[in-house]
Formats: sequence, structure tokens, C-alpha cells
Amino acid sequence: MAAKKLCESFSKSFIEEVQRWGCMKQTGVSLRYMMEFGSDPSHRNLLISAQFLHKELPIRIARRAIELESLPYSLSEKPAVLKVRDWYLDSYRDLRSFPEIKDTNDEKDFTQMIKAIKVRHNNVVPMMALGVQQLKKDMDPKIVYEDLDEIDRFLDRFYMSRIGIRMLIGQHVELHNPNPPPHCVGYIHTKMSPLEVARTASEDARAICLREYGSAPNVNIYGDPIFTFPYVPTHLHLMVFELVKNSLRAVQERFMDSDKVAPPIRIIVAGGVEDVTIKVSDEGGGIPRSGLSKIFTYLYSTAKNPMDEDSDLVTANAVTMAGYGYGLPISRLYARYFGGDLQIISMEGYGTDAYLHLSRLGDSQEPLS
Ligand SMILES: Nc1ncnc2c1ncn2[C@@H]1O[C@H](COP(=O)(O)OP(=O)(O)OP(=O)(O)O)[C@@H](O)[C@H]1O
Repeated sequence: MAAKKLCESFSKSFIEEVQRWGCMKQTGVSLRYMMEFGSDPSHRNLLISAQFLHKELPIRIARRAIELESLPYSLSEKPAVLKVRDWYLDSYRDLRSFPEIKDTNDEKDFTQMIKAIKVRHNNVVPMMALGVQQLKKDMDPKIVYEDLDEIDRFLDRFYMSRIGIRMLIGQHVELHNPNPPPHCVGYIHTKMSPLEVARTASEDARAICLREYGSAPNVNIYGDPIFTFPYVPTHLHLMVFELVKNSLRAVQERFMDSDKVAPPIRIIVAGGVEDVTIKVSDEGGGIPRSGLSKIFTYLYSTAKNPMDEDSDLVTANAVTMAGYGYGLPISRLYARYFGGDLQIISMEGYGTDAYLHLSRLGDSQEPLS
């Protein structure tokens, strides 16, 4: 059955409840708190964590479900967006119908349930991208849409919230692992080597470049190999992977038909007191200044979109060199989630420098809106 408007598909009292919960205050946590709390995964702590999530997750999820209902340019009515909204409402209902968590058995059942919620939401990003694409198709290219940045701001809030929800669920689920890898507290690696993560992320990006172009520029990494700090390796991997992928593509396209050897991409890792900064530099020709303001928007990519409305999501999920225009905005959200940031500086005609700042102190609270 096709998804319908909220008021047509759900009872009035359910909608009112979602609205009430969506207005409640969200509670953010910091990386440091997650790490300290998770370092003692006793039954007592797992119970406290589950009780916190039982209250916190429906608040965060309800907030997003409501926002999904009131997007500009009828984005809310696109079938893909309605589907995402229904995933949020299903998860809200699962959480709210779960009884009070009193003991370890309840806690175990709750953990299974939130694990399933995380799986339900696996395809939210490509599904929303499909919705945005449906919107783009319907828009008259002659009209100047003043408020497209409203959609970008919404997607920033929406994806940031998703990062937080998945981090909280993943962290809780991982704390049940009886044999966690050394120095790991849930998703957090307390002695993560940024150099090591940059290396594996670069190799993964090069493998895709090789597959797509038949060759890949080298990536040289500089920095202290024994330097470590606490961070989430999967988050860093994703960010460096996206940046290196962009650089490889730019260099590859610039030097493809040239007899010159493609210049390597250079990654520099610097450990400061406040920040760890990772710079990814390429000589791929840079980005024109007129295009710079668009690179962090979700509606822009210079690559052909690999996902057509008619293609199924399995194909859409296959990693390609570029295409959704999501790499940079999503990477910036991951950086900001733990108090960092991402900046892109370009020299048109030469190349691009991406500065990825990660907060080393880990005490900034999740940004919630
Ligand atoms: N290092 C770079 N050199 C030149 N152009 C770049 C570079 N990085 C980004 N860009 C430009 O910014 C655009 C947006 O990049 P972004 O990573 O957000 O999306 P994408 O690479 O097109 O798609 P994907 O969602 O697969 O990452 C790119 O299409 C490209 O035009």
C-alpha cells in the first residue's frame, strides 16, 4: 500500500502523542562521556543506558518524523520521503510500546529491538536522496528557487540526528560484545591511529578508482605513526574515504589524457592540543569559486547521478566514484558531530585542499536541533 499523509494513516491520538514527544528536550552526550560510561559495561550500566535510550530515542525520532511532514516544495509528499517517515513512525511505535525496563532480561529484549530499528533505517540516506531526486525532476529549471537552502538545512539536521541515533544505538549494542577488540569501547577506539585509518581509507578509495578508471594516483601520507587519540574509526574512515575519492577523481580526470604522470595526493596528519587536523591535498585543478558555495549542498554534484528513480536500491547502494553529491555535506556532519569541522580551500587551475578538523578533547556535546 502506498504511504499516505500522516493524518490519513494514523489515529489522531497517535499523531498528538508523536507531536508531544517531538517537542520534548533532547539530551546530548559527548564522546568522552560515552567512552567513560562504556568502559564499565556492567549489568547496572547497561540497564541505565537502556533506560536512557528508552526515553531519548522516541524523542529524537518523533522530532524527525514531524519535520518530514512539513518540507518545502512538497518534498514531504514524494513517495520515497513518505516511506522514510513511515520507518520513523514504526520505530517510534516500537519504542513507545516497549514496557518499562526493569531488569537484565528486559534490557536484553530492548537491545534486540533497537538493533532491529537500526537495520530498518539502513537505507534512509539513499531513500531520501531518491526523494530529493524526485523533487529535482519535478522542478521547473527556469524558476529560481530561493529556498533550496531550506532543504539543505533540513537535510543537515536530519542526517545529523541520524548519525546521533545510530551512534547511541550502536554504542549500546556493542557494549554487549563479550570480546571487544583491544582498546575499543563500543564504537570508540581509545587509541585510534589517524594515520592508520587514513591509510586504509585511502586504499579503499584507490581500489574504487582503479576499478572505475583502470589506474589510480598514489596517495602519500605524512605524520607521526605512533600518535593516537580516542575517536570512532568508522566515522574517520568514512570522511577520509570521501575526501580521497574526490581528490582521486579530480586528479584522474585532469591527467587521464595527459602524458604527464598524475601527481600524488598528499595527506598530512597533525596532532595539536585541541584538534587533530587531517589535510588532503590534490592537484586536480580545484573548484571554480562560483561553484564553491554549492559543494556542501545535497542538490549538487558534477558527476552523473548513479541512482535513477527506476533503479533499485541495491544497485544504488553500490559504491561508485561520485554521484550523489552527498560526500562532502555528510562528511562535514560526521566531523561536526563530535565537535570538529571540514573546510575546503580551492585554487582553481591547480588543486584543492580539504582540512578535516577533529576535536581531540572529546568533550563537545552532540549538536542537537
Ligand atoms: N578535490 C576536489 N577537486 C575538484 N572538485 C571537487 C573536489 N572535491 C569535491 N569537488 C566537487 O564538489 C562536488 C561535490 O562533492 P561531493 O563529494 O559532495 O559529491 P560527489 O563526489 O559528486 O558525489 P558523492 O556523493 O559520491 O561523494 C563534486 O561533484 C566535485 O564537483
